[in-house]
Amino acid sequence: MADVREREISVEQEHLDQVYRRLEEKIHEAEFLMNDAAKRGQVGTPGALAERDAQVFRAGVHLNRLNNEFEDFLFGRIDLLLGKDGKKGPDGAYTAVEPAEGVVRTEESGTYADIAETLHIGRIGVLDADYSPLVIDWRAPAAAPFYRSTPVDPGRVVRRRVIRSKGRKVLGVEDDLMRPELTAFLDGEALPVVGDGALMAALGQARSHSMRDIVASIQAEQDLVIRAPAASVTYVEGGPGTGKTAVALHRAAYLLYQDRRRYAGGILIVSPTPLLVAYTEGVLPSLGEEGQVAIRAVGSLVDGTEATVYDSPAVARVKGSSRMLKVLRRAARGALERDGAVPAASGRPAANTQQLAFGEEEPEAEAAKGTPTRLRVVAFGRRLELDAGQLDRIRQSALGGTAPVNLLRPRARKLLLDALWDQSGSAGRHDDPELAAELRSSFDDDITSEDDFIAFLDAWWPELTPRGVLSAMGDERSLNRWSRRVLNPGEARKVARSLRRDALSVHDVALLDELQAILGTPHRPRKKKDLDPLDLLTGLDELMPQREESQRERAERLAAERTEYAHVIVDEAQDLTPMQWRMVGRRGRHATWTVVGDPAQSSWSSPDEAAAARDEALGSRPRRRFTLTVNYRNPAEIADLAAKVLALAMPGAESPSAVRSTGIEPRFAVVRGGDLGRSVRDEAARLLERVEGTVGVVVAMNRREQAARWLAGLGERVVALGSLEAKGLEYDATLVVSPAEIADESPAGLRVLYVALTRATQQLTVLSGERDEPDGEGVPDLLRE
Ligand SMILES: Nc1ncnc2c1ncn2[C@@H]1O[C@H](COP(=O)(O)OP(=O)(O)OP(=O)(O)O)[C@@H](O)[C@H]1O
Repeated sequence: MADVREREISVEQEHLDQVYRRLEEKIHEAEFLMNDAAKRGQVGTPGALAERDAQVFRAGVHLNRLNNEFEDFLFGRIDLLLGKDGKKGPDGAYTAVEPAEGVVRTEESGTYADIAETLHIGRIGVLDADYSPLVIDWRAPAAAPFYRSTPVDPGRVVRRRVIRSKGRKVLGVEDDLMRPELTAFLDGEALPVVGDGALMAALGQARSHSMRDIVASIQAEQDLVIRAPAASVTYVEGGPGTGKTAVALHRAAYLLYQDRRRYAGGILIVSPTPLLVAYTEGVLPSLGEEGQVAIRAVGSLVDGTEATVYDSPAVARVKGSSRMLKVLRRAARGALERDGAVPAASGRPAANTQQLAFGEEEPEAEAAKGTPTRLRVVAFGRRLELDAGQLDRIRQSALGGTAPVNLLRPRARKLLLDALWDQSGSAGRHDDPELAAELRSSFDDDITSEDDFIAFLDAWWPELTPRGVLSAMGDERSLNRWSRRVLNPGEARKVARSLRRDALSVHDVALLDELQAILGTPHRPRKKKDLDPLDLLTGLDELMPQREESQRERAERLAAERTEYAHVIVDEAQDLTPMQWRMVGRRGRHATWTVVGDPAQSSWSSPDEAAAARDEALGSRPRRRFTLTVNYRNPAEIADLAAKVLALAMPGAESPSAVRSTGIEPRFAVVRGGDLGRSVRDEAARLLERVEGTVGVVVAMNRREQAARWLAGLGERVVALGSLEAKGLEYDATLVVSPAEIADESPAGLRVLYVALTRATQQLTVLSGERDEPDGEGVPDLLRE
């Protein structure tokens, strides 16, 4: 057996050597073409030159990747029977999925067939000089049978092989037979079989703080999702550990491969926390994709914000609810009238507050108040004045309708001028319409060039910013007014208090985004670029042609300016609040979508409301539904324990079936000597000794900082996490501290506990305090039969 393994490794080594030789050849070829063309000064069309350039570039990138980044550039192989038709696809492989009739010979001694085609699967495709495929890109149609074929439905595949390699060296091979009853011959010899499958080996490996791709072991039900056509909405549900996040990331890579031009519009992946972003961000580059995909935490979707603060569950519930929409709309209009707080944009805040009296001798008291209540100007030598009542009527009339508040300023300005014009009595002075228009225009000029008028307008109709309005909502009296009959006074008080904090919370970000839509961005004429004084002197600027933006600069600029995407992938979709769905929805108005989630893990207290908001964001687009059913993360011992909480959190919901078992039961520990910190530290240290990789310590949100201190000095393999931060992550071992505390944190507490209990790939310890009412074995009340 060892001999067979060694021999098969050397067979694959030969193939890998050939692939590298071919790539080096391609680089030389392309370089030679370039140099040669340049030497002869005859480069053909600029397009041809660019094409050669691109060839060298692509080949260089490939080789570089192969040498430096990929542990396993070449990872798979399938040996296939002859196909039904003899057609070849663009990658040089036969396209038929089913075998031709008569290829399997049945004799008395058994069934026999010959292998007609062997394909190697890798992260990128490589063709030989004669266009035969040396490596097929994993996303190409010809590679699909590598993932789809099963012993129940083998198609043409006889043997499926996973190859493990590092750099240029093949380290191992593992085979699965799809037609175990068949004796197949390759080049006249019986097909050898090595090992017992690669999936288990991958699942048992120690975890680090970054997620690995699963390209070598994607399972059939996952592959269906990854390759689903990108029409409308692909909707995926599955329990913990079923590979939803992994599938979402591989799908992004697949979509780009399949239609790069279409997805040049960008793919957005929305993730629940910055921790999960950091955990998953290396997967796409390992699949050969960078740049086109943005992975953003839901608290960082608005440019320039990175919210990591969490509101208390009661506040989060209000801020996430669609009731906030009405409150924000009122606040955006109400914030124009200020009681002293100045939510103006850049504007001139100091001038605004000091120059509130627009006219000469306004009393000081008036100046300190906020919104000016009187406008005095001099036009055509006459003193004109609008009082509080008139100003208010003008404001109300300008605000009519639902147009963005910041875009209404020109309208308000026009209404002010109309009112002053009426008062001036100049309207009837000319019968001739042309002269009348001229007079009016010089009247307007007269007023609008006055510093007093400009300052008045800035103070009376300031340009509002989302941040400004949000901080104005921190004033309890104002918020009470704006939220009347929408929030109860208790809710308004809590929300106002949370908004007086300096840092933005994750839920505030969706409010900011909504406010941006409500307020609008006023059109500003583009600033002329500052000219170099030397250019002005010599007039050079006029003569020099403007430098064209390069292709790359343009791509970078567009990416930075991008507010909408061609495809939006929402991970942990069950957690998006209605307000967050609105925010994400704005980024994919014309997009196709992939939405993955698990209702049983929802930390949002009103799932029905969130579902309604999701439906609104996704509109009437048809949905294609998929369910993932196998838990690849947790061993059965841990999955069984978590299932007890699932039964409480969502009676009747089904747990995914665990694919492996370790024989190690979860450990139940109790706090010793009333010292929680010490017990947490001891149990974490114990787990660190038992696993090679990472240990996650999950505590209730309000113990986050405390827990980090308890673990100080234990090294980088262990991290402390608040219950909500554990979402989507995984560790070799986890320590769940006080299930009762986590469950009591919010109305969704039991579902959050279910998340916490399903993070470990190998070992789980549950530590109980008094509140958990542990029995004699240390099993907390919540986890007993
Ligand atoms: N086909 C596969 N081959 C190897 N590993 C896999 C496969 N599918 C999933 N896994 C592994 O299982 C673990 C769970 O995957 P993932 O995090 O994508 O699950 P999830 O459904 O998003 O879980 P949760 O809902 O709990 O966040 C990961 O370590 C992933 O690499």
